[in-house]
Amino acid sequence: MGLILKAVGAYVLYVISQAIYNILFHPLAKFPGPKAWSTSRIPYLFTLVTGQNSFRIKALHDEYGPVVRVAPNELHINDPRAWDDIYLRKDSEIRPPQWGMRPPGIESYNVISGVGPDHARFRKALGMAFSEEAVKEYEPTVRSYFNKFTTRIDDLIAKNKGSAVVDMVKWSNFTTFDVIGELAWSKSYDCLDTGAGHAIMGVLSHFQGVIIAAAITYYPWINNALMAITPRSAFEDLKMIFNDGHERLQNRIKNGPSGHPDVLGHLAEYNKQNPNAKITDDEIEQNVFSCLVAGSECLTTAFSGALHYLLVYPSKLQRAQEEVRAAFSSEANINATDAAKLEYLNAVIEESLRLCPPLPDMLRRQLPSDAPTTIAGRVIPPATVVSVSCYSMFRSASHFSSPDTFAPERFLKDADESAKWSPDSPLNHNDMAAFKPWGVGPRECPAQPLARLEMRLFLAILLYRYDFKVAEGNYLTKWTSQQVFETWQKDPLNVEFSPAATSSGTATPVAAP
Ligand code: HEM
Repeated sequence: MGLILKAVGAYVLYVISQAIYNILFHPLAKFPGPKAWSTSRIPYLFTLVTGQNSFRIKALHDEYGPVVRVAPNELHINDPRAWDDIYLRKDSEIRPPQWGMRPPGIESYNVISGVGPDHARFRKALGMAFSEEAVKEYEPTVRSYFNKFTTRIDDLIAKNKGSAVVDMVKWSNFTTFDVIGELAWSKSYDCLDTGAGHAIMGVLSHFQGVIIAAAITYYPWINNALMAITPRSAFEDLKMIFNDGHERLQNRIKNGPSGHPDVLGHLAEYNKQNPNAKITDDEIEQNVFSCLVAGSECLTTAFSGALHYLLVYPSKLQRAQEEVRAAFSSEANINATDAAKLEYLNAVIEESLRLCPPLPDMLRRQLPSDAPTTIAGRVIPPATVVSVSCYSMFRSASHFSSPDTFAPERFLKDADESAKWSPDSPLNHNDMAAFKPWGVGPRECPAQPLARLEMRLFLAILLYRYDFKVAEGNYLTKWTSQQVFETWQKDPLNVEFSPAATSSGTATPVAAP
């Protein structure tokens, strides 16, 4: 008993002395931030595991300014210059060790967990798979799944005599998951056919689990204790998805692509061209998984975010519909190249990415430990963890006027000059150097061409083919009342679709954003 008391006493003493050191003597002591957050990492981790971190970090920037100490060794920076200063440095792909984990039992790295030469090798291969030229060849495959989606909606409309109510979070996820499965290993997950999610989606969408896993990794003794008492069966679901991926890869190798170019074809081509830096089959599996997670979830947020804000602002919805309907003589003529020329549609996409960035806050980086680094004009001590939060940056009143207002007009080249004079106008000031929804540098999203193609095509088809509104008896959740676990935990978005009418009436806003 005496020994236990002594151990507890020694631990309490250690925690107190650590707290005093962190506040008074730590190299980050001079940086502003709440005392509790500077003393220990617990407040930061608490907001992470409760899904509130993005909102708290934004509130801290509003209170303390562009540089905030959010944990004993971590700073968040809300200055557009930080994009290049943090993410274009040499070794800027290095994350803090707690955030580069591989799942239990997996030896191979992928593009998300890998660093150095591994990361460079994976990026080069994925660069081939997601180049503009490669993505152009994926368009017919993507289109066939979007057509499958509209056929499902049309069936529902016919059954319900004129309109169909669809949860667009769920159905966007079915669509993006089927598309990426088909593009990756020539085998979709058949969600649009079955009207149900595939088992793999449940496991992959557990971002809350990832956050908690990373959070406890900061306290190795908790991590080790939990690992020791977790039954092996708890990892069965994870084993199931890796077995499923393994089978898909083997089938694809045996049978070849299913009549269209796919990501695996490009990875095989990469291996042929780079015999001394090949990607092994295990690494291919892991990299395809990283695309499944990143690809389906980010695009589901992008689709749902755009639809959400168009529903909140019917006058913007009407303008987007008019543009798309005037640009194409028939739905069959809609294609990604021409959709890329639609100014307003593209402005809607950019503005939705500003308000609903698919990755609001996961861009942490570890600075080198051998010398200080200058970021946004400030000298930052060695080994500090630094991060830009897309959510804080894109919703900051310093960078965007009326930052919470959905105003695609910010992104138009020929915006109304007279509207710029009012300080409340969304056109008053917009610092586009702050807006980097795809990230910057060696970890910048490798699949932008595919993501842009899918966003343009999907939205153009929906806007052309349907009129839509918030379903009767439903309401829109305030976007920012949703939790964030790496990505948004999206509430159902029940949209009522009906065939496009030839003329649309005048429109007024329906809800707060
Ligand atoms: C609107 C859609 C998307 C957005 C806004 C987006 C955004 C981002 C951002 C900000 C990063 C950088 C993370 C970092 O710096 O740590 C990233 C990385 C990544 N994205 Fe995307 N993404 C989108 C869609 C996709 C799609 C469709 C795929 C795959 C099919 C994809 C695959 C990846 C991968 C594999 C990485 C990791 C790259 C690395 O660590 O080197 N993303 N994405």
